[in-house]
Amino acid sequence: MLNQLQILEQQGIIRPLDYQFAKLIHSMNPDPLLALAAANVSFELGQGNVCISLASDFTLFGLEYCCFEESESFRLVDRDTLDIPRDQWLARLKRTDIVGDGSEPTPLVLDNKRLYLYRYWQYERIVSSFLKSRSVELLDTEEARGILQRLFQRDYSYVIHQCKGKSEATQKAEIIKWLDIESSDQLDWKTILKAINQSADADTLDLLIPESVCLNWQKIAAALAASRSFSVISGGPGTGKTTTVTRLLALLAELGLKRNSPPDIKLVAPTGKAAARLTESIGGALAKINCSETVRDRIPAQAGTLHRLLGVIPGQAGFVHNKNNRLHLDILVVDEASMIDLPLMSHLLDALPDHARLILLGDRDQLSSVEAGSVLGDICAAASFGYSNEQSNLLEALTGHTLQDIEPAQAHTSNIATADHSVSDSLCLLRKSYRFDAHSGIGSLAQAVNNGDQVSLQSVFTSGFEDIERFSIAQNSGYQLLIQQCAESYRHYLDLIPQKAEPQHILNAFNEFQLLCALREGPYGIAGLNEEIQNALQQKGLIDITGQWYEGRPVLITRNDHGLGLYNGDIGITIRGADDRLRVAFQLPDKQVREFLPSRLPEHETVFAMTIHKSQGSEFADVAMVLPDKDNPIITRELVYTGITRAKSKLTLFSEMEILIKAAKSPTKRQSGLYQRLVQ
Ligand SMILES: Nc1ncnc2c1ncn2[C@@H]1O[C@H](COP(=O)(O)OP(=O)(O)OP(=O)(O)O)[C@@H](O)[C@H]1O
Repeated sequence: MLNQLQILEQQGIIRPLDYQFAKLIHSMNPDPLLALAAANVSFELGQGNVCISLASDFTLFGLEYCCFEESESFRLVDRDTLDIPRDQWLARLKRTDIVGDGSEPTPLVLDNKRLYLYRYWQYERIVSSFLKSRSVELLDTEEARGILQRLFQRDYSYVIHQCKGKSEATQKAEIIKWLDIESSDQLDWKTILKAINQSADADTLDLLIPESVCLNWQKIAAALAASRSFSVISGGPGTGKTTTVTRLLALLAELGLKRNSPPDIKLVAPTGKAAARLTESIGGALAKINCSETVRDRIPAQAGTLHRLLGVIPGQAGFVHNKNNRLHLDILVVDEASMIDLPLMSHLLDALPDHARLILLGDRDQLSSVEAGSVLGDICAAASFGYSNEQSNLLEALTGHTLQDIEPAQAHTSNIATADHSVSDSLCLLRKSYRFDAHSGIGSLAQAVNNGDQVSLQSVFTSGFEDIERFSIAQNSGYQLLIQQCAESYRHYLDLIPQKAEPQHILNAFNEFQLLCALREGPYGIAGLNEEIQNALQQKGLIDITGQWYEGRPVLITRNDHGLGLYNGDIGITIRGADDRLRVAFQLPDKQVREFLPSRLPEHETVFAMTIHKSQGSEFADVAMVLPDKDNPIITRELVYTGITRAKSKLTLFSEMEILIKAAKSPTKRQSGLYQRLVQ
């Protein structure tokens, strides 16, 4: 068996790590199935899967057994050796001392027909038992309801704006949509439309449209998070997650101040870039809320990175803060939670003090974390169970909205009959984007991709939306157009360099546009496109490539350097300092610009083109996204959705329609037992 695995390793089908692990297991027990199972679990971990499920037809190194015989990749191996019948795996694995049930450390753990590495089984257990053990927080309902009422006073300016110049029927539809009106028959529409068109004040409109006929999901999310020590607010871009959490923090700070125990609040995100964005949007949201200065002062103006909060120990997997040295905080808000992998989530939960509240924000439809697990997705899948009666009653008491008749979110495919509500009672999904309105192609395209809806995908590009465009890439002309468009889009930041503009302005200008790619290698990947764009810019005289480093070279940091304060995902631009030496300017989360000598930078790469994976946690006004001309298993629904939703105002897609449709119909499912643990 080891020989066969070695061939697979030499062919690049499995990683050296997978082979070495199999070898280690083989040295402990020579049963060939164990080496095979160990290599497969390790291989799957590299693919982001926390475990392998032995319950049904499982794959071997990513290949269905049925395709095994024909597979070209397995040509050189003795397929009979690898082909241990799957119905034998469970029973044979159970009989060995290498596979345990988790009660004591063994290299592999078999739990509910899922095979894990011991460490990952532990991570999953830590996360699930933490989330299930978190419970209801005691609130003075009347007091909290009053504060929520003030904090979530309706802002009609958005609705009034959306109604401008529209027909009465459309105006009515807009008002119903934006105010989440559930019982429209009870309203006097003639008077309402008149008041909206006269931009009547909030008090008048509040009387005409009482809260009892509406469902304000942002208010419900805040009430829910106030009532639980663990909560998740999930939604796509611009659905108001930050707005909601800022008001929630104001509520909690106000309640704490009244009891002379103002909470210690911390805000974090997985990357420096995401932390900087959170800092910016919390700042914007804070300026708009209706609370006292004392309350406002309790809400941090600055977000940090998760790694910095936990305290990285150089060269070690653990953190300064752990279960023996807990964090000092009362409330922790974690943004972009979809980027957090299972091990990191487990470390974070271990380090949280028992009394602390944890609030996760994120978009469940985005790509999962780079490393194993899909923690946010697994948690949010529990939303299909809806709220328990107790939770609905509490939310009704806190918000004045009626929730009893609400349909639970889209049914999950699981057939679990009796659900545990401890997690579903902690979730709130925000669905309406206040950034992309009905006239937004970006929003419509993102939705079509998310729904895997071929008809909408085909019509969205011909519906007259001005903010989206698609070009075919298969022809050379499409490829050349892509290069030329990118070169022109980068012109505006490069033009600032000879003008000796402030580094901050140059960085801001660069951030206006980004080319995103699905792949790393090849002509459609970042490797090929970085080179092509560089050449085009050189030809236009916008850059002067004299060596590896040249003025205007944009670089992306790909490894954290806690000492320098530079993090994976940070973007810097090379500029010439007053002393004529080249330096790379970065904007740090505190908004300061710092310059570094190129030789001091941690791992980095040129970033005229960026992978969609790396763009997570960032947004750009204008995005060009390129998908390869041929099908590739890497192109999934989540990948394309994540790329589309990085664009705020303009998206140009370079892709064949078939590839886009295929991607939209290929959602990723990562193997993990977390969802099952959470709902049973
Ligand atoms: N209920 C609302 N009425 C009107 N405007 C709103 C409402 N909620 C949010 N907005 C506005 O929509 C924009 C996006 O809100 P916010 O930043 O809170 O969303 P988000 O979900 O955190 O976005 P992202 O995922 O991009 O960080 C902001 O300009 C905000 O002021």
